[in-house]
Amino acid sequence: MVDISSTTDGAARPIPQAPMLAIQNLTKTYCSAQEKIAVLRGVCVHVVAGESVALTGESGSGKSTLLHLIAGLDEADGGSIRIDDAEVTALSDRDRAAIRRDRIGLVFQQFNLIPSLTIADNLAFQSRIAGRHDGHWQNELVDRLGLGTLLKRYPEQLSGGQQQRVAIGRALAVRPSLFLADEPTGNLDEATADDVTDIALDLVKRTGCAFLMATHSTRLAAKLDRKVRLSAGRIA
Ligand SMILES: Nc1ncnc2c1ncn2[C@@H]1O[C@H](COP(=O)(O)OP(=O)(O)OP(=O)(O)O)[C@@H](O)[C@H]1O
Repeated sequence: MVDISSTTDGAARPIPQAPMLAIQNLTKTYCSAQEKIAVLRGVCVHVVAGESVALTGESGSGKSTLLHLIAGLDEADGGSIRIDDAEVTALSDRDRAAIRRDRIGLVFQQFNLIPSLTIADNLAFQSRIAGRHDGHWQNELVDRLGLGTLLKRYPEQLSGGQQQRVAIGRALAVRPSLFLADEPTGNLDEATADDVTDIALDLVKRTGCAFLMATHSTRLAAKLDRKVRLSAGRIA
């Protein structure tokens, strides 16, 4: 995505935008006693603020591995991951956790809601811990995600699609710079998956965050601004 400004002769001139997420030459090998699996062999990806990018690739190509590294849930062997002005690969575990809490919204295929908390408290969970809770913004999310009548319920009392909308609300309540989703609609039927993805994309545009979503679905990938494909450890 680029900004357009006009030049002195009046012609539109694109100004390159600094990426919100910049990944350079990222490598990751899993080692066990039996084998070494070189999953990422020099991955480069850039995503700018407000842009939505679908991360595709065959099963086992390393999509989840890449998202885990970006989120700081695991450490890369080499290369660099920059989120806005933070060089994630150079940070301690503690500082990576702080970036994850304050700047990253995360959604997985399993909704990972907290069973003992109401939907209202699940929605506010990350934003409260991050000290970034904003009641007006949470109310907007509740409206847009259609969760108004469900706030006093517990996760087990919700359908899969409803739970995933809560997970998206929780991730966006913190107003993240970066929204990462790993097959977020993999457990949902087609119509619900379309609906949840459309709402997520609308909210991404409104927050201006960078959005990277791993998916096997070409139909869902086509809704995003751009596709990148992992193959043989690199972006093909
Ligand atoms: N903790 C781990 N230890 C060892 N190998 C792992 C580990 N996690 C993943 N792998 C291996 O790394 C490779 C990439 O796995 P990953 O889950 O990242 O792929 P994926 O593209 O997300 O797959 P899918 O589309 O099936 O979810 C696979 O060969 C997997 O077996």
